[in-house]
Amino acid sequence: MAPNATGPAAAANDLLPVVPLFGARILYPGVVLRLSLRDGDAFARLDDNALVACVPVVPSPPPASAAPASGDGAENQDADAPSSSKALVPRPKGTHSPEQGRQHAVTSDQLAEYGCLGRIVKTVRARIGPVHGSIVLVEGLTRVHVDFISAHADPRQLYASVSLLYDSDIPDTDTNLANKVTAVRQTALALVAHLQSSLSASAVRDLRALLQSAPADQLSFALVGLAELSADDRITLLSQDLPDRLDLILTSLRRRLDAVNLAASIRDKVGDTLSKKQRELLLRQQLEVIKKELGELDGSGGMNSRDAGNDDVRDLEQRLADGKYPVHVVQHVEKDLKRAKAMNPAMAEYHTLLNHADWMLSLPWTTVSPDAMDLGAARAQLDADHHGLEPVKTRILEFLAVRKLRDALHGPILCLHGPPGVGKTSLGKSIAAAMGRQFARIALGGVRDEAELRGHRRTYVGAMPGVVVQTLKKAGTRNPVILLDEIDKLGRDPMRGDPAAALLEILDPEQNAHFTDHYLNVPLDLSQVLFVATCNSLDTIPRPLLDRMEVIDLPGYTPSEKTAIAATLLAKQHERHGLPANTVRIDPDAMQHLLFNYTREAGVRNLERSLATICRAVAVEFVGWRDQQTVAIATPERGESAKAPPFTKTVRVADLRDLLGGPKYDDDVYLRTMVPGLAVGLAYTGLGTGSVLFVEATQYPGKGRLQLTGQLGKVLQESGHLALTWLRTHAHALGLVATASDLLWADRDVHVHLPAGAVAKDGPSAGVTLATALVSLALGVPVRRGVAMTGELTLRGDVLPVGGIVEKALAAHRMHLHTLVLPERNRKDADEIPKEVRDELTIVFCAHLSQVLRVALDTPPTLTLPDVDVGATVRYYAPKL
Ligand SMILES: Nc1ncnc2c1ncn2[C@@H]1O[C@H](COP(=O)(O)OP(=O)(O)OP(=O)(O)O)[C@@H](O)[C@H]1O
Repeated sequence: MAPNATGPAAAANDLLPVVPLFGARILYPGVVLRLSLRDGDAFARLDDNALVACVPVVPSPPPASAAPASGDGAENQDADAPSSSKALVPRPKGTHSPEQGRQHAVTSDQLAEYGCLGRIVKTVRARIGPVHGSIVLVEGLTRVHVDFISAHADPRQLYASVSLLYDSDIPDTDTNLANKVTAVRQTALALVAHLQSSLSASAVRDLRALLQSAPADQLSFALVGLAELSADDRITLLSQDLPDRLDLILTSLRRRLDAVNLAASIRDKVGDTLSKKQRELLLRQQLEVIKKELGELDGSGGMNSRDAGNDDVRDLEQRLADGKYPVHVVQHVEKDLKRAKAMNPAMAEYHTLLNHADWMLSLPWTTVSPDAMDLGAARAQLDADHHGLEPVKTRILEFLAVRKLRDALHGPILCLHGPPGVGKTSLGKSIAAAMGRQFARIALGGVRDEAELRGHRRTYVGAMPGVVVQTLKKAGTRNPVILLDEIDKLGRDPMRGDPAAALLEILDPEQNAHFTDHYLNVPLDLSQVLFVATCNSLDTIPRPLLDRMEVIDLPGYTPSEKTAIAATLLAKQHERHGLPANTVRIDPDAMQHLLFNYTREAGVRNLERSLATICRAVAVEFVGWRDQQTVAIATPERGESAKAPPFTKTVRVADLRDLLGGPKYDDDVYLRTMVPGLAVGLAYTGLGTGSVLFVEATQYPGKGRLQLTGQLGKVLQESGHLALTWLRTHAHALGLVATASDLLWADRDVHVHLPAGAVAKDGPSAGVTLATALVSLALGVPVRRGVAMTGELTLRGDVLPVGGIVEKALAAHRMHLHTLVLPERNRKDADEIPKEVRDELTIVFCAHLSQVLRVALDTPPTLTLPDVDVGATVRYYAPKL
């Protein structure tokens, strides 16, 4: 076909990049088209304002087998094509669907002869389906004839030499042409009037305005959607001059108008007999047309973005077809996609629907990892990962054994309870490895909103599934081991639902087979998931939640356990720092020094950090040594042996200061307990660790008042008052006042302080320590060095049991204290203290404060209390005293 004869034809000076356009997405003058280009597509990166030739790809001929024996087959098309458009790049075998065209090079003979000169208005980086790419807006400038196409080094990129085609102004004398323009406008207006019941008022207004204002030469282009032009006609339109274009669009508009009239008359006739489904179909078809039209007319390329959007829908449909999903999931996704298809992609809800479908298809509905239930291998795995922890490992193996016997067992949920760094998280990982399952972790610390666990309803802006669903997606199987980390730090906000309630459902085997995430809104089976929780403290876990779990205590490690673990950790650090095995050795004295003066902790986290610091420092020395070796080997005349012994570094006590800085802890417990009025207590912190607590008491002239400082909670303050009351009550028996009616410190004030002042403290277990400090002050007798105590005190001087005995004993042992005063009723708990620690401590059980004083004070008071037989009731666990 010759270039347009009615307008001036001008050849563009330069070769223009060709943007091939597939299907119905065609650029016309006056229209803005939105293109989705994936990274890797030809021209994925086009500069703003660049000129391009947008040329439609001619729909593929039928496959060879279906083609006529002779005539217009693919070969003949090639033969008929102008010589300039011969394939200059190899043509891939087979036919081209739009999708294929994306991935393979488009050949010049697949391109139409006419296209449109486009200018890049804007390029925005975006996600195109699953990959990165760009959204490019191209503005159509004028029609072009493609004169010549040449290939580029990249076979996917074609360049074209084009002639620009302009329409001449309609001369006043050409009434025929003016009449055609009027006829097109009127027919289109009539069509809009017929369709207006299914259009919004603003859409009708916009359409009418456009019909009145669109210039004659762009009118037909603006109406391709309304006229429902076929794919071939849309391409033909680019090659036609103005009168032919007007004829083509007028014919199509009239055909559509007739169809709409016919549909209306059928509808009238059939009336109410139309079934609901038919009505829906009809409405959807109408909606489709209207939206196509709107997309094209609003200039944002809505129609084309719809095509781009359809790609996403197609991707999801493909995933749905390829994957294995339960019926209810398939139904849900199909519903989502059906609704999305009927929508303009510019609508927010469109993306909501696709996101939802994407989430549904990403979850492991049917993928399970087979359980490797070899108990021997499980034991080996646990032993390889963790030194010691015998009771914990035994419990885990029992758990696995029962699970092996009863596959569908709704077993208890294990809760690993202990201070930081004792290996709770890594035990969770070992359990997963031992069972051959995937491992995933949910950090519950600070989760205050139920929706964080259960997701937001889809109606919320930016709604997402909850962490449970997200974690399951990450795990990729429906039976992973999920670690609910720090379950004791679960927050609570009365305004935002109770996350503990959601957790209750998640952990309840009766309910979790039908767990419903608000976002997904379909039941999700969590019954195959093995949940393992961790916590530092049991006090803050809501009771119903705690009842649902079986608590396994990890109270902390003894020095010998830590020394053994250090060997594993050191080997790990060698690997992490690229050091050959056994390069760093730690002398046993240095290890003890490291444990006592640098990392006095229940777990081994700081120990691991210190070992990492040591390895880093040694790595510097090692690199220097290795470089020297290389030089020595290269220059043997210097006399060094080519085979030097391997580099090793033994860390001794004296090296620790250089490697780690000064000690972080010292023997302050001993230094601080040399004066009367100072006692050492044992506390159990919210982190699940035992620690040493000092009580300082002093007195000065005043009015008999008691002052308590050190950020003490209400219970602790009351314990202080109680201790003073006991002392005053028994002041006469202790020989502190002359007669029973005299008040001790009537003209003095007493100040009791518990360092560290910045740390809040509370609880009743410091009662005996407070009383001991006050008695020591009143008698002027210091508390024995190395003695620590714990126990609640009653007004009568009885000592009541307290919690965290094992942790407190480990803390006392860490601080090198030798005697532990415990409540008599905690005797059973002392059996839990590791033997190694028990053997090195003297543990005294007391039922009454008078017994405590007798053990604790350097010079025990000559106390004769009528109701207590001191000698008979003081019992020693390991009587070394
Ligand atoms: N018994 C052990 N044997 C070998 N390594 C251990 C042992 N216990 C702990 N570790 C190591 O100590 C480090 C800290 O452990 P982990 O992070 O599991 O502690 P945690 O108890 O989960 O602490 P947190 O409460 O702070 O989360 C890990 O590198 C772990 O492998």
